[in-house]
Amino acid sequence: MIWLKGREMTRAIAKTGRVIALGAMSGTSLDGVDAALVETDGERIFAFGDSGYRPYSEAERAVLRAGLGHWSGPEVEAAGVLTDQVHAELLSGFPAAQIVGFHGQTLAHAPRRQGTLQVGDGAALAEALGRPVIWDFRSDDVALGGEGAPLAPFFHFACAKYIGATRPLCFLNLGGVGNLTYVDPRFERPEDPGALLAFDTGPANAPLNDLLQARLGLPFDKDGAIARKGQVEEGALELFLAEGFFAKMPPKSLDRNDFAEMVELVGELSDADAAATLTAMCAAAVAQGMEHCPAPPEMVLVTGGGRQNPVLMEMLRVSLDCPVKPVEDVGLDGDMLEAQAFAHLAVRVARGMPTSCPGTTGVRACVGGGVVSVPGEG
Ligand SMILES: Nc1ncnc2c1ncn2[C@@H]1O[C@H](COP(=O)(O)OP(=O)(O)OP(=O)(O)O)[C@@H](O)[C@H]1O
Ligand SMILES: CC(=O)N[C@H]1[C@@H]2OC[C@@H](O2)[C@@H](O)[C@@H]1O[C@H](C)C(=O)O
Repeated sequence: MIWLKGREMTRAIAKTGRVIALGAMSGTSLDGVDAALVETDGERIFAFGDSGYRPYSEAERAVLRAGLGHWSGPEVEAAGVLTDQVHAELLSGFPAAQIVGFHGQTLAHAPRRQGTLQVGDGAALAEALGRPVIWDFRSDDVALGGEGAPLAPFFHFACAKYIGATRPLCFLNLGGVGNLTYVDPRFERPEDPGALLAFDTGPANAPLNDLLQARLGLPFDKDGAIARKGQVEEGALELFLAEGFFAKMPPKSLDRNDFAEMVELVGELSDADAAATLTAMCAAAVAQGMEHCPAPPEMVLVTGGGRQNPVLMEMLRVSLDCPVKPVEDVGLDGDMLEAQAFAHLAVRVARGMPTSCPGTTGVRACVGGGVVSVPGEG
């Protein structure tokens, strides 16, 4: 659904050139909401601005967890109400924002079956903030035969230009799920065939977080301290890699809980061995994914919480043939890259530019997905 009047008005804002856009992301790790300002025209990044983070409390996380895997019903409604409240609270602290990109919280993702569901009401948020809000970024892509994910790649392309890259490189996001973007910055536009190849690599932190939560009541393996004491169980790793997803050619995407049974593969192991093995699975999935790159990248720039896990980073360095660096090494912010992505994508939607293409989601044609809601039009 497109609110034409809202879209026209928003396009008028975007046409003025540089826009101060605010992006917000509530990721699959369910740790909290990130928000960040980006000055962009949807093509180039001119500057990065302030950012903020609002962690979920244990009780709030439980509400979101209860909604995972559901498409409708009271759990979904409760998760939606919470998503709206927390975003309104965090985003109201950014009065400089001219336009808002609101990802919402993914509860379920099955693009070839039911579709994709991100809860959060952008129309209500537009009213609350008094700003145009772009939201529901993934549905149009899915409707056109795409995976609906990953969507950050069009922003990764702009980042590659921003850092002055001249040769192909990869961005690797290690959140709850992992996703990889191969960028060839020699192309002019992200939608140029060959400029981008992107896909989800496999589970990243989600299974490890889930295991530690269930066994030890810990939200995650801080600095890889538990995995560091353990041994990787090679048999379990082999079984994991035999899963058909890894050999499948891109495009491909995952739901957060698609690999939930991984935890069973390590069920008999000690806490340390189980953590080491789940960490190794994440790294091995990335190494498999790298095989799909059309050419060896100059480096892999790692973003998302997984870059803060030194055990995981060491495993990646051992298994990949190129330098593996946190995005901070090139002056980007790995805690905020996804929130920034949705700021940038919001401006692209407002300007009628594509946000995905066959190389990033497998969509039949380039599409600029997103609903535009403008205050006062609801
Ligand atoms: N110091 C650290 N040591 C180990 N792991 C960490 C550390 N900091 C963050 N993480 C991991 O990163 C996760 C958060 O990552 P991030 O915020 O990128 O996820 P997300 O954005 O919710 O997920 P997605 O990108 O899948 O939507 C944490 O849940 C934890 O597993
Ligand atoms: C359906 C969905 O929300 N997918 C997320 C998830 O988290 C990481 C990976 O799986 C990626 O495909 C995507 O998020 C990022 C921001 C993206 O769309 O690029």
